[in-house]
Amino acid sequence: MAQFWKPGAERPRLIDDEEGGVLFYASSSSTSSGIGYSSIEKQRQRLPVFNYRTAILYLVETHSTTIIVGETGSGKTTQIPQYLKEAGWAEGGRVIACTQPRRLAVQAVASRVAEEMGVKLGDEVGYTIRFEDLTDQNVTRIKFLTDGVLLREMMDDPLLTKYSVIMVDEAHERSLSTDILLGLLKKIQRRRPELRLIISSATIEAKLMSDFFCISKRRKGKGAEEHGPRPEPAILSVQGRGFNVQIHYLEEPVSDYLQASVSTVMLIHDQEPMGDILVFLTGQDDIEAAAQLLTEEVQNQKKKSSRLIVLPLYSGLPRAEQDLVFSPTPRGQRKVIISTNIAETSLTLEGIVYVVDSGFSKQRFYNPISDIENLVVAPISKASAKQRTGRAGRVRPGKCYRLYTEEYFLKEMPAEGIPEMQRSNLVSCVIQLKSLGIDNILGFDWPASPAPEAMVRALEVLYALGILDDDAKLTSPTGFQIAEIPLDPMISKMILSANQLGCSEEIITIAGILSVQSIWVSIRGAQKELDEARLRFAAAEGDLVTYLNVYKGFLQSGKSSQWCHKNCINYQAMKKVIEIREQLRRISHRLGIVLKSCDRDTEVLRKAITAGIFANACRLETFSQTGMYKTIRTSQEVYIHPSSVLFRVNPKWVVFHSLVSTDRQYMRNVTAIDPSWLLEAAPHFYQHQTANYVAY
Ligand SMILES: Nc1ncnc2c1ncn2[C@@H]1O[C@H](COP(=O)(O)OP(=O)(O)OP(=O)(O)O)[C@@H](O)[C@H]1O
Repeated sequence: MAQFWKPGAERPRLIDDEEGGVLFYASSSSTSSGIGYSSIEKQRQRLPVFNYRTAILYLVETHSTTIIVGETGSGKTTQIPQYLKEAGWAEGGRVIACTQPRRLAVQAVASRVAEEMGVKLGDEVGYTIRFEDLTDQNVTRIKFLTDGVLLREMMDDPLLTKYSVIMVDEAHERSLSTDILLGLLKKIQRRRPELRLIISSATIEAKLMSDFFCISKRRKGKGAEEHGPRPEPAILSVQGRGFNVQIHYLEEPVSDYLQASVSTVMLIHDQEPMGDILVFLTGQDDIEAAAQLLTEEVQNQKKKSSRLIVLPLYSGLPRAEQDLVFSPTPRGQRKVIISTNIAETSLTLEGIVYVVDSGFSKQRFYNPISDIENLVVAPISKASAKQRTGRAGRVRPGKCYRLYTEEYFLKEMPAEGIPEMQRSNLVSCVIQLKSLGIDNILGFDWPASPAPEAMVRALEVLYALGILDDDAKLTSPTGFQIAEIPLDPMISKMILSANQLGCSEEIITIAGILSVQSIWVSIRGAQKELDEARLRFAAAEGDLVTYLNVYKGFLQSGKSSQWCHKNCINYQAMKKVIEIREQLRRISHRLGIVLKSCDRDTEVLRKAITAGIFANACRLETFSQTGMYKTIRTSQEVYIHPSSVLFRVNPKWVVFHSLVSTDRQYMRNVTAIDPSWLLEAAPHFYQHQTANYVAY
């Protein structure tokens, strides 16, 4: 039965005499629960999926594909790979794979399964995520990995021959990589009928998946039909749930979900028994603002409540900081984890009793006509809401506070999100398929077809980048090298051009910084300090060159957190940049790129930048007094973002790295360029468009 409450409701008087205040947690500790083996065994047997063990093994034995739908927390991810191993699917050197859309989930479930099996992580149970491989090819029998990593493995082993069973978990997310993977696995199954697939989720449309994987008997061939597994997928619904989660809805909609989230956390903290809180917001900015507001709220209280430990969680956060969310909560304290949807699926965070769901997430939307991709804050789907709720009730009963009305949930919220394939720029997807030798991309069997315009745009850009040739095949060596670098192909192209221009040291730093969300700290009410800090590092050439000044300052300070604090720089982000830069250095070395510095020759640097992001070139409309630019390719109106060091400077020609859309389309990470560099970088692309402009 749903409950209703008002987040702004008056709070009761606080009678807690413990020392109050918001504490930002700083120490890392073990993620182990310290539970003994027999106790874990009992826990395993209590999970709903345990009653289906025999049925699951029978279906996997007899069907090429099994679709398993079961409540969140019922045991799909952690138990099924173990059942398969126990039944012999990992014998003879074979491996059982389980994919996840997110890195954090891969690490967390792998470590839980290793603990349940009583083995060391990296031995019998291991994981692989981008840039990190904790497996031993002679010993690992259950391997957790992101779907993106499994796609990359296909480059070396197109039929994924070492795997006996591949479980695509959380398939409802329909990420770009999941959809590509599903299409390719279907192809592989025709060549390897012995391969078994399991598609699992709490919220998947089983019928849709079943139709997709239904291989006709005629196509499968007669022999296989008699002896092999059945071609039509089996669907299994696992009944039963873990612990009860009471759902609360708002009585009235709220306009400020951030403020409502903070009020709700305070309400829980004041009124509810101990237990940690998990809040879903949309991104780093929101999360940092909420953490700040929570700090102020607690400090403003006349009587102080027990301590609140505030932990942010988003993908740009360094690993050590992310790991803190798994640490046990000290006695008498309460943890509040403020997260993006990185924590939405698969994770079990032991102390979580309360979930606060803002109802929003950041989603990518690409318009192939304007060729503009935006990350926008958009309402989530029912499937997401269910997953968020499912982060509670895993080890004890819980409560979920949805910051929207029940009527909205029932009548307006869409059942599923739009697959990422249908709302993304497809440049990376095309390059991935091409590198796997799939040439007829338009004819590829997708679970959801991408827009043809988006596909054409992607082919056009890849051709202009020199990644595809006239026959739309990967060029050698450029195309093949770029396929090896796990970054946006435009940034990878920047790195290759920098190699030729002699500025790869600087460009891999820039690539690292562009891989994190923002290196600046934006604190409400401290805009002036931030603007002044930016000015201290500002380079007339633009934001990307400015970043090099920041990076240099950070190194000179001895990577000091105080230095970051003084200069409004996000220390966590800078640590992540160092991590990514180191990984890029290793990949460059593998590709035969000898890192070289241009000693800050900014013209050379900007030429390398232009060689990567030339497709995002714009020209200032000089008649306009408002700083309006138009993109060269599609004549879209765009403006320099106020956070850019080129805001109000308005150079005549610029390239940008990304756009954000609010009241207008704003360019972020902007670099001033000379238009003749566009012709040098992509002659076919710009021959016509820039010819007239270059003349003046
Ligand atoms: N790290 C952990 N610590 C304690 N218990 C855990 C942990 N990981 C899993 N569990 C227990 O195992 C149960 C099953 O988790 P599992 O991830 O396998 O479920 P699931 O069905 O895959 O859930 P979801 O659909 O949310 O991914 C949890 O509900 C919880 O009780």
